[in-house]
Amino acid sequence: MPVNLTEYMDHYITIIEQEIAKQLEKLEIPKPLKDSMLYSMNAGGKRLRPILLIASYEAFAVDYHKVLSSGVALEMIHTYSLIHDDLPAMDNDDYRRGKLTNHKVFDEATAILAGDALLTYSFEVIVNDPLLVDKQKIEIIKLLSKTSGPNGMVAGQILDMQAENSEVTLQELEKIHELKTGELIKFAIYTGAYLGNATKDQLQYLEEFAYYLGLIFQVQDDILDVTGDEQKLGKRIGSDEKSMKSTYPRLLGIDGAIELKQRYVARAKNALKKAKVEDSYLMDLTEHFSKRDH
Ligand SMILES: CC(C)=CCC/C(C)=C/COP(=O)(O)OP(=O)(O)O
Ligand SMILES: C=C(C)CCOP(=O)(O)OP(=O)(O)O
Repeated sequence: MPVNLTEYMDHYITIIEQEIAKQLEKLEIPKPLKDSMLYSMNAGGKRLRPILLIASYEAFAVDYHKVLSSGVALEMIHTYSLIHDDLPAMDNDDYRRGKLTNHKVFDEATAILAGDALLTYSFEVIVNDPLLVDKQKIEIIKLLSKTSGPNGMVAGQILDMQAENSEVTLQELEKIHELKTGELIKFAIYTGAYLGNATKDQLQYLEEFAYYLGLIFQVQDDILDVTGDEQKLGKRIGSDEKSMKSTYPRLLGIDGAIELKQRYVARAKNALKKAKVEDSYLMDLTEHFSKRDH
């Protein structure tokens, strides 16, 4: 059994990637679509969201098999969002995870369709999971569509686009990030705890935890876009500045952004204590999210 966070993450990355391969390999679909889906799913993502989902489940229960389909579905939706985010109509990026972006390798139409396919297939993966009962499937699908759709990530993306070239307040920035990044993190935390049979009170505190963890993740992303190492990040730095994006460093300066991140970390840890899961890997993952260098 893994003993520290690095071993824990490595252990589950292998398991998650095996399940991703299993789910995608069985698709009998036109080759360019399958190749394009496989390309981005295997392009070296850190798998943080499924790891978070498993850690949330393991704060309450044992045997990760029950949350594997939700973790893989979540990674598929996250990957679709990045394929579309990189398109010329959005961020127009050439590199992601150290590799050419999907539309640079395939064509734009195929990249759009690969994103669409990953989004919709994610729901099929949950529906087909024999370890879940119908009630659980409905609850998971309800939350996944809410957090990734027009009340969640998609809303965050359009708010983010609207905020380009304009000054936003800290409150507006937090709202953008809560939706664009935080909602999928909320799905990870909530689904793990729900399937692990957390109490109502615990779910409520974990929702608070997820809110701060989403902000920690994004403030660090913004900081890395200024101070990060392109080699490690696998994408260009300075792209937020170039596209006049609203970011924490732009609003607060680098020191201000770091200071705010520390405040979010303290609040996230406090929420874990209130949920009585401070001994879980969620605590270590909070530190990891705030200190990550890629
Ligand atoms: C519906 C869609 C397309 C959602 C995209 C959501 C998302 C989190 C994009 C990446 O954010 P980013 O642009 O801040 O990060 P990066 O620097 O990695 O592109
Ligand atoms: C939400 C944001 C900031 C996009 C990048 O997310 P990750 O940093 O988790 O991306 P991968 O590891 O999956 O490439």
